[in-house]
Amino acid sequence: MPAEERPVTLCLVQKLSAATLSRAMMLEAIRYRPGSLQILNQRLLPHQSVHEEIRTVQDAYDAIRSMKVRGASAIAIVGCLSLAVELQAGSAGDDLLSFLRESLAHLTSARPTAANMGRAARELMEFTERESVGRTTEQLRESVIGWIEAMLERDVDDNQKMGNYGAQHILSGVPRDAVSILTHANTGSLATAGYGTALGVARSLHALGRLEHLYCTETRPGGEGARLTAHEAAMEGLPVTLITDSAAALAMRERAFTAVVVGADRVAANGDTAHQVGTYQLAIAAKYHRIPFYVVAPSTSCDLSLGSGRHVVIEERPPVELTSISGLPFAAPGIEVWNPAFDVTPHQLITGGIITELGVFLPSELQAALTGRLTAL
Ligand SMILES: CSC[C@H]1O[C@H](OP(=O)(O)O)[C@H](O)[C@@H]1O
Repeated sequence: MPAEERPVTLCLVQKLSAATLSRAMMLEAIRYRPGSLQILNQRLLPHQSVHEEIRTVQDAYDAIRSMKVRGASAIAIVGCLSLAVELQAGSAGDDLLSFLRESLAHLTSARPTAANMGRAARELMEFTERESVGRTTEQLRESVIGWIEAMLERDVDDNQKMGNYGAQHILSGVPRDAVSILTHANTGSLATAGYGTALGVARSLHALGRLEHLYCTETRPGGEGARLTAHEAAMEGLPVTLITDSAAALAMRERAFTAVVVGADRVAANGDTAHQVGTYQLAIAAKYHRIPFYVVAPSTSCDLSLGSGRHVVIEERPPVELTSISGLPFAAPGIEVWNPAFDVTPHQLITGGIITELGVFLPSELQAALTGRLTAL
């Protein structure tokens, strides 16, 4: 049943078992308690699990820039938590507004494509300016830390809602069967505060006993699929198969996918979506094979100030990330390289819908949904 004929319904959000949720939290990208922040160095996964201390804003910037921590949601959360750690250590000084403004600008500059860090920076500054009226520096410091810490819980809550909305929407098209889905890049617990976005939909399908199979692309050049998604899924016992990026169109023809489900780094007002490079060609192949294509995006990844994806800044990563694998030279020495980390999928190719924490919407409904003018049925 094509997406445009399927009712966009508010699905029953079913509480996942504690066991399922605790398994999903097994790979914690972020370990935080007041005064202490550690990140899982994702450049070393899956063969080494090493947590590293983040004591300053600069530590966070360096970890984000080098992709030790990555994922639109995780970048914003780690960036903001590094502010909390500095505030708790008393190293921020008494001019909190200046400290926050300069630190947030620096953190936002680490990687330009994902929306979450820039959005969190704007919202945190607006909050702080409001809160600064009539409060002592100590009171303001505590308010700011509370706002930042709330990001962790909100992200996991949003991800669980999206997982369930997405699972129910996909199942609404195949009421009796289990489903097979294809995903790209890493959108799991390693890219968020926990549970994940697109991978969260796979988790919810699995928790409902309705995930026949998950296929993940290797996602060159960084291998986020092969190194991270395959690792997360295998650790939790999801039925998962790794394929090369190049085999994706063939797999769509041979493996009868129910849906292609991917994450998002920045979603424009018309639904155009920036995501890991390779997503655009998956959407083209899905359209050809008439497989519903879903984007999973919390409102924190949406940027309504952009009318379309035409103006999304696409980050280009260092050539060495393409010409070497695990530090070993792979390509012809000295070869010219173009290494965009993201591409933009036009909203016309997002045929299944955009799965948000508010429900599942067609791209044309997104702006109304995010501004409260439309609620899922
Ligand atoms: C909720 S993660 C969204 C998105 O972020 C990742 O990008 P990167 O690994 O380069 O930080 C990837 O595109 C995920 O799908």
